[in-house]
Amino acid sequence: MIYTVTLNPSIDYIVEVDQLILGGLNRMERDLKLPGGKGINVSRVLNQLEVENKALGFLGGFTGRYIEEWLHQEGISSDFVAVADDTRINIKLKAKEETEINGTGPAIRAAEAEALLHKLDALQASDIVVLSGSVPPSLGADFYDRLIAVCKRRGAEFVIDTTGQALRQALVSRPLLIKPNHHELAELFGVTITSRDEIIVYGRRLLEEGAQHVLVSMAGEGALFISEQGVYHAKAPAGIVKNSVGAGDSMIAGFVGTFSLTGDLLEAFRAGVASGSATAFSDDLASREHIERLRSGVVVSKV
Ligand SMILES: Nc1ncnc2c1ncn2[C@@H]1O[C@H](COP(=O)(O)OP(=O)(O)O)[C@@H](O)[C@H]1O
Ligand SMILES: O=P(O)(O)OC[C@H]1O[C@](O)(COP(=O)(O)O)[C@@H](O)[C@@H]1O
Repeated sequence: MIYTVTLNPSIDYIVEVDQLILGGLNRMERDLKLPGGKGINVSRVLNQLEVENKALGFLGGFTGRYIEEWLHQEGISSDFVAVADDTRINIKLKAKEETEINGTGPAIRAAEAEALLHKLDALQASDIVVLSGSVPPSLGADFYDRLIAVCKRRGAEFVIDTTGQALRQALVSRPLLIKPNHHELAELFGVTITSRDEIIVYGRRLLEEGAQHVLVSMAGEGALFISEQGVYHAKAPAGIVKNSVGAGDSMIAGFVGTFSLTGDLLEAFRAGVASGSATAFSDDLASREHIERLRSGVVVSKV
């Protein structure tokens, strides 16, 4: 079974304006409220791929109810801890350029945090736990360490998709997969990356620090898969980008879902790229049909 953990879910409020006038009145051309937060996105795409999974995390207030209701209607199994404060709303502003404004997240009380840790006590060695996204500040910077400790104690594999020190610290615990995009990779090492060779150098360092597999996504340029077995590249399929929010999460869902079903790393890589691109070419997250349509066209080549 795959569990996704979203410590900081969101309603993604996607707003389109023709031309943004800063300091003036803007009228929306179109708007859309989607359930968001990285683990929730992973669960929604796993559900499209018909891979059994359960979404965990914290949800609160009217925004939390909106997300819970949406997941219920999509038939996604979930077991969120109810928190007193409201789940955040993240703004995704689409004008000529895409601008994102993400909230810091609700206050999580100590008892609520303990309740989530407690839910993971039921993990089994065959499970994979996907830990995704930012940590609400009130939880403390070491909360992922505490979740990882439970995964290790139960013998379950974990995937972690977060940034900075929280990601760095997790590497010694041997995550099954990490998926920084190329900007996040550069940020991790405090460098500027200008070539594919440099991505490979820094990706390999993450293997040395403990990651079992490293996927570096590069938006429209596709992705690199770096592991002990070698380095592979896949070009992104061609298409018209509609909304790339959630492309990275979809890539993780495609990879982990396919790996859990087949144990084949390169098939998983191919499905990851197809899922990320299918989401980038959609208003909402990718559908199963769209992923399937793109999957056969993704060519994986050894670097
Ligand atoms: N503009 C795009 N065109 C085609 N595919 C894309 C595009 N943006 C994202 N993707 C697909 O989604 C994957 C993840 O996207 P990326 O933007 O790198 O991740 P993140 O959302 O984590 O920043 C890419 O590797 C690619 O397969
Ligand atoms: O927890 P964070 O880092 O603030 O990210 C949350 C945001 O990331 C998303 O999950 C999208 O992530 P990706 O585009 O990286 O896949 C949004 O749904 C959400 O608003």
